[in-house]
Amino acid sequence: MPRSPAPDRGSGTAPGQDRHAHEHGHRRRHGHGPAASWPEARALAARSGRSGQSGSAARAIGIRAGRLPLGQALGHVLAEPLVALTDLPPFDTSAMDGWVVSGPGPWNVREVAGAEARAGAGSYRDLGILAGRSAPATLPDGDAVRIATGARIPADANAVIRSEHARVDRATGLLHAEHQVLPGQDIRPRGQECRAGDRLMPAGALVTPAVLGLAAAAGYDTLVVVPRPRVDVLVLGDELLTGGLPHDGLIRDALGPMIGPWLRALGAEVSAPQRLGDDAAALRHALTTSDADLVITTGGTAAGPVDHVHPVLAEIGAELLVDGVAVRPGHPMLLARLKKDEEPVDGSAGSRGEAWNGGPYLVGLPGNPLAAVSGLLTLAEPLLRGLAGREPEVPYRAAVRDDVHGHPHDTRLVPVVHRVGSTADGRSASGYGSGGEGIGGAGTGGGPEYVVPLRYNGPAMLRGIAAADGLAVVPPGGVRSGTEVEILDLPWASAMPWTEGCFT
Ligand SMILES: Nc1nc2c(c(=O)[nH]1)N[C@H]1C(S)=C(S)[C@@H](COP(=O)(O)OP(=O)(O)OC[C@H]3O[C@@H](n4cnc5c(N)ncnc54)[C@H](O)[C@@H]3O)O[C@H]1N2
Ligand code: MOO
Repeated sequence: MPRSPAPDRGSGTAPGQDRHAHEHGHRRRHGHGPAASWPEARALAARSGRSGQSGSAARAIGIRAGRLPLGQALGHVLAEPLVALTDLPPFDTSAMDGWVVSGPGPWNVREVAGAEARAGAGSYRDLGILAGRSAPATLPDGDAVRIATGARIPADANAVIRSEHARVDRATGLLHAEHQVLPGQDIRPRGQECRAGDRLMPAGALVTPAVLGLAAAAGYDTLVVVPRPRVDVLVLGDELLTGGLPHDGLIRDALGPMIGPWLRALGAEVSAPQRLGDDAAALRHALTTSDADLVITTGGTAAGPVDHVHPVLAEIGAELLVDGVAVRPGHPMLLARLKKDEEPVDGSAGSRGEAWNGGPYLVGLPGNPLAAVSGLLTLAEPLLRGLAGREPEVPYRAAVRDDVHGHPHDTRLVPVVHRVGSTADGRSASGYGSGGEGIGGAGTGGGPEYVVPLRYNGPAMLRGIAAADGLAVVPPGGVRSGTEVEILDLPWASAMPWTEGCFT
């Protein structure tokens, strides 16, 4: 699949541009400075994360990073390369249950002293060399011994014959192979996978379940990891209910239940959402007392009478790094750096207990739920990736099945679902009608992957994104069917196994 670091900017204008977009104005939101372009905003968030990470890593090494037992390291990022502490396999090992033989056959069957088991009716059967047990030091030419998968191969042996490929002649007691025996067959030689000292994973790699398994196999009890960034979530809005049905102008808080798990899926350690209503003093208190690496607010980013985010940030002297982004939905999103704690008079470390060259970052997500998702992926995701010590995501592109309307000046993020079809534009793939409903059966065939734009993609809607597996980055002006656009993946796959319990 073609990959490009930059979103598509030159793909022409699709029919039926979003006329409503003009009503919002562009580049400049009322009351605040010029909006950053979407690529600029993401790049700035990523840079901020990486620069914050040097502080974070420094803190980590002094305070939190250190070593974690394997059982606690899932979802962290390796602070050091994973270097094999042993050869793998650590010794020549049998890949099959069968016979280990030396020299050409037929072979004399030898028994392993003490390795017999009762086989019923008072008779005993030789178990041969078992995994985890010692093996005879040598196997003389012309001899064969039973061996189990994973057992050590005696020196001088030259092959393993699977039990189903050999038979013992009862009359002579000799072992005969039923197929040609090749030297080394079904023996995993020591060091086949790695030698002690080989680099198995780079620093910056995410500790997945597979990495935990590899680390254990390679001799690790603990891993040196970058701590997960800690995030506080502040949910603003007096109109929000935490249970039951909407009533009397009140609505359910859709962001409190969504943002924490989403951030955890991105590798963060997230505190329970604090619901602050539309209370400027409560917001100020929460921002000035947070000891997280990142504070996320939802709502209150616009210029309404109870939109307190900008005024409070100004009051507490925060530095606005991004104030509005030319993206739909989500254009009022912002990124700021809060002021650091005052240095204690005695010159000792601050409340975080270490040298700290700035306060937490703040990402202000707009209150409209899909606009909040847009802010999460535009600003919080690259920032967190940097803070966690992870490599920047490699962007990828896919063709859109349908024309996608564009905003005249701003990037659009549109929920999509991936499909594989039998033609480049996917129109002949089964299971889809036109119109982008796209929640039906899967396309079949071995054709190229494409994405189907989903409906219900308005700023206040979650119905499209709930059915999506990605967000298409639609450049200003829109794109025609078949155009390749950048796709932002949704982290569901990695989110699934790492639910709250595993992360806390
Ligand atoms: N005069 C202008 N008004 C607005 C503009 C603008 O440019 N000029 N931008 C609009 C856009 S676009 C967005 S997005 C919103 C952003 O508003 P806020 O971040 O201040 O968010 P609120 O006003 O608090 O809420 C907006 C909307 O979302 C609902 N909401 C808020 N929080 C939640 C939640 N946790 N769960 C579910 N729904 C939530 C809230 O009830 C409002 O309906 O501003 C526009 N206005
Ligand atoms: O259009 Mo507003 O930017 O997010 O919903």
